Amino acid sequence: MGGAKGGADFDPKGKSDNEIRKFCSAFMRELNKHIGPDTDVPAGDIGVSPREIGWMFGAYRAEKNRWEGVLTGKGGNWGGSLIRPEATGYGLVYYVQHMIEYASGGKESFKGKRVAISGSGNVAQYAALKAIEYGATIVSLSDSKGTIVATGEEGITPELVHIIADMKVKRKQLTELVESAEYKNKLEYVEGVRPWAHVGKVDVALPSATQNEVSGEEATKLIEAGCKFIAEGSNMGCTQEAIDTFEKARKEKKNDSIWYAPGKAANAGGVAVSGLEMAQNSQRLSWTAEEVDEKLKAIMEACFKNCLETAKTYVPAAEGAFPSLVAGANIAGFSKVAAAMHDQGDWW
Ligand SMILES: NC(=O)C1=CN([C@@H]2O[C@H](COP(=O)(O)OP(=O)(O)OC[C@H]3O[C@@H](n4cnc5c(N)ncnc54)[C@H](OP(=O)(O)O)[C@@H]3O)[C@@H](O)[C@H]2O)C=CC1
Ligand SMILES: O=C(O)CCC(=O)C(=O)O
Repeated sequence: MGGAKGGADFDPKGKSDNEIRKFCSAFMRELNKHIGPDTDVPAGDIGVSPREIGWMFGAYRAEKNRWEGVLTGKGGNWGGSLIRPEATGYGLVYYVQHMIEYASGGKESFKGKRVAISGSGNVAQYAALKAIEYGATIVSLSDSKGTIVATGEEGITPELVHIIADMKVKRKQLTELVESAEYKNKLEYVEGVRPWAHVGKVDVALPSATQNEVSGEEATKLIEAGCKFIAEGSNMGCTQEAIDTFEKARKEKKNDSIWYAPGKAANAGGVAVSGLEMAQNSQRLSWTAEEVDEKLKAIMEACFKNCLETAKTYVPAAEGAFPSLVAGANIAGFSKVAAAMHDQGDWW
């Protein structure tokens, strides 16, 4: 929150817990000079789970000798919000649900859809669980070493997602899973690849691992596989070539094409619930999981409608084509910042 984004080139893989803890403390001993609840408020991201947030929060408190909501994704016992761990993945599914409803005139939902997901960390896990709850079949997950593709009709089950979540806390790779007697016949493992060209027929794709994880070639493969919705859980998940491919299809094939949603809108549920965590911290209150989830749903609906209506206003689509959600998101974001700058006298 606050607009800054940063990170570290420290690779936690292969490090002991104590080495990671010491790194987090050292990092915060310097970072604390530059952040604050009304300045920039960092949160977890790739490789940074609630455990690391705890170690950094402890170091911040030791430096400043006061409690303040300076990091989000905090633990529930010391200022965190319920539903923050789930928020990005859940929010992504809520956003796509609106895309599906709009595209089908309210006739369709996630129910019965085949969904390919990349990644197996925080965003991917909760996107998978919410999509399953909504009636979808999850056909893939992946990690930095390769992809698992479900071979049976049932797809990847909630039980399996929970097993993977436990494995990822211990920084294990998906290869270990497919070597197990229980899963080796239920999953195909494809080493060194992302899911997109390996999942067969698919309706929805949710890149949720890392940046540049869908190439132009993979975008074409997804379209050939019948994919109708692609939304980024990851930040900048699609390369520019992939986005160009999706946007070209949207313009040419109209309502029969794939529809692309950029991460800046589709994965905004995470930062939105970080905002709700800050609101609770300021009020010294804790909302229930249901309250936070309802607010998250409302935020994602407003986010979708904002992208849609802004696109309709500024870049009307051809007759029968979906509005461009990427143009809508960019213009809506730009207009808000520009209007605030204007009101505050930054330009005239
Ligand atoms: N967490 C959040 O609230 C938010 C996250 N995001 C974005 O979502 C994406 C995922 O974040 P999150 O789930 O939190 O991160 P995690 O660290 O929990 O999970 C990351 C996943 O991506 C895989 N991965 C990491 N690097 C690569 C790579 N170079 N190639 C292929 N796979 C890779 C990891 O595999 P392995 O296990 O092998 O390391 C892991 O499965 C990121 O782009 C992040 O910026 C966006 C908004 C909010
Ligand atoms: O929760 C936040 O403030 C940021 C979440 C995040 O990593 C992101 O939106 O990219």
